[in-house]
This record gives sequence, structure tokens and C-alpha cells, in this order.
Amino acid sequence: MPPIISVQQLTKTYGNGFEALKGIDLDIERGEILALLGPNGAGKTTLISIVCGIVNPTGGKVLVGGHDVVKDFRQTRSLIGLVPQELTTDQFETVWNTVSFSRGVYGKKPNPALIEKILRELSLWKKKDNMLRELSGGMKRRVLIAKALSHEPEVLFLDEPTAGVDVSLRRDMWEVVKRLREDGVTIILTTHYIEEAEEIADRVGVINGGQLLLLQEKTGLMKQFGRKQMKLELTEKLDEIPPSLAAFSLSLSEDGMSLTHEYSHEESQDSIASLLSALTAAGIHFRDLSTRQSSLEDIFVALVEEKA
Ligand SMILES: Nc1ncnc2c1ncn2[C@@H]1O[C@H](COP(=O)(O)OP(=O)(O)OP(=O)(O)O)[C@@H](O)[C@H]1O
Repeated sequence: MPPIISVQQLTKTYGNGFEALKGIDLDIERGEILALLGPNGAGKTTLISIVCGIVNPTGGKVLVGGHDVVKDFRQTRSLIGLVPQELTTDQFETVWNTVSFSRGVYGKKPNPALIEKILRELSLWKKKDNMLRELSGGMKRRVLIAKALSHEPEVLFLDEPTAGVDVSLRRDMWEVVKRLREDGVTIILTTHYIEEAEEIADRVGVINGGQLLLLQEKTGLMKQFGRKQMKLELTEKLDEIPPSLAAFSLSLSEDGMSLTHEYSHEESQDSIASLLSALTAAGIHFRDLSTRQSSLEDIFVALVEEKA
């Protein structure tokens, strides 16, 4: 099946001469959750805005459902739901009217049953007759999602969806996102919260300086770049690592009371077993052991710094 979104050699130079995108190639598959990570100013919002037809590209091409986002703007836009960072709707309108109106904007026939379903799923049903200005910040966020879903888009863009929202709302949002994916909706989210990408994404793209540095399936990414650490708390102070342990990647803490072994996912479990027996043979005993796996955040920071 062709990708639902195909971004080809996309460039964007703003009026002031700033090159925000420097040739992005990106295919997004139907039904996946793609997290776009990148530091401030990386170009994430510019990329999303071009795909949604809000910003014009300077060069390259974007197809959504096989249609060109510039030439066939109406068709591509109707396939997309965009949850922007901020609410720009009329604050004196009710939740129900706001969401229903949004559906009409895309030329879809009214469908009260669908609007009710969306509002219920987003825990907005009880607030349907409230004006937007009466809602809390978190509730307004929910309205933004409801609006974006009102015309039954095939692709949902979430731009920094959980910035500044509390933990319970964040959980609820992820539940909604997971349900949407089950319904076959493709989801692209930008986030600064790397744990979020780690938890929810199928693939992760890293953008920096207008370039796509990496695009990979999350589990493969974690395996390839992820390092593991095993820390051993020693029973007695060790002055130096004995030569018999030189073959293992070990470091000794300054106080001589702990040893840390770093290894990759590829290294077999055997290496741990042989390290532990080599330690025993060297007369080194430990009272506790802990392991740690590098997170997507560690990987991300290393990658962005490396390319800076
Ligand atoms: N209209 C504009 N004119 C000139 N430069 C712009 C314009 N819009 C964005 N930029 C610049 O383009 C770069 C990319 O901005 P963009 O908003 O796409 O980044 P981002 O990755 O979404 O960042 P953030 O995480 O801060 O939202 C930034 O350096 C920004 O200052």
C-alpha cells in the first residue's frame, strides 16, 4: 500500500532568508504513530504546517493520500485533522457548536451521533453546553482534539499535545490516540517529552536544523543505540581494576566502592555470566547489583549533540 503521506525533497526558506527545512524525505505509513522529536526551532512545526497546507513549501513535494498538498489543497486538507498548540476559536461559543461547526468547515454533512461519540470519548460530554471560556486549560485541549476529529480525518497531527497538561489528561490523551490508531487513523505527533515518544510511537523521527537526522522503528532504535549498564556495589573498597578483568568494559567509582559495566544489547548474556565469574575468581564481592538501560532521551541527546 502506498504511504498515506509522502514528503519528497522538501525545503522551506522563509521570507527573511532563513532555511527552516533543508530537503526532507519522509514516508508515513497508514495506521502508524510517528513521533517527531527535535529541539526548539528544529523545523517540526514548519514541516507539519506544510503538510497541512498552512505554509507553502519552497521546493519539493508533499502528497497526502496521493494528492499534492499545494495543487489539491481541499482534498488533502479534508484527510487531515490538526491539533494545534493553541486554541484560536471563539471563546463565547459552546463546546457542541464549536465541534459541530468544525465538521461543517470541511463540507461534511452534520452528524450529531458522531459528535456525541467524540465528546463522550474525550470526557467532554458534560461540558457540551458550556462556553469555551468557562473551561479549564486541559478541557480546552480536549476541545482542540475533538475539533480535529470532527470531520473523521485519516491522519491526525498533534503538535506538542501535552505541553503543560497534567498527568491524568496526558494519560487520557494517549488512550484516545491508541484507540484512534486501532481505528486505522495515522498519527503524527511532535513532542519535547521524549518519554512520551518512547511510550507511544511506532517510529521515531529526529529533526534538527531543518534536516531529518534519523527515522527508525522505535524498538530497533533502542536496540541499536541503547546501551545497558550494570552497577555493582562492592562489599570492600577496590583500589584498581585487576588485569584479569581488563577484557570487560568496566569503570571504578572514585570512592572505589562500585564497578560499572557497560554493554550493548547485542552482547550476549554470556558476557554478564563470564564477568560475574571473573569477579568471583578475582575475589571481588558485591552486595548489590542494578541495571539501567539508556532511554530514548539519552539516545536523542547524544544524536543531536553529535550532529551539532
Ligand atoms: N514565519 C517565519 N519567518 C521566519 N522564520 C521562521 C518563521 N517561522 C519559523 N521560523 C524559523 O524557522 C525555524 C523552525 O521553526 P519551527 O517552528 O518549524 O520549529 P519547531 O521545531 O517547531 O520548534 P518548537 O519546538 O520551538 O516549536 C525557527 O528557527 C524559526 O525561528
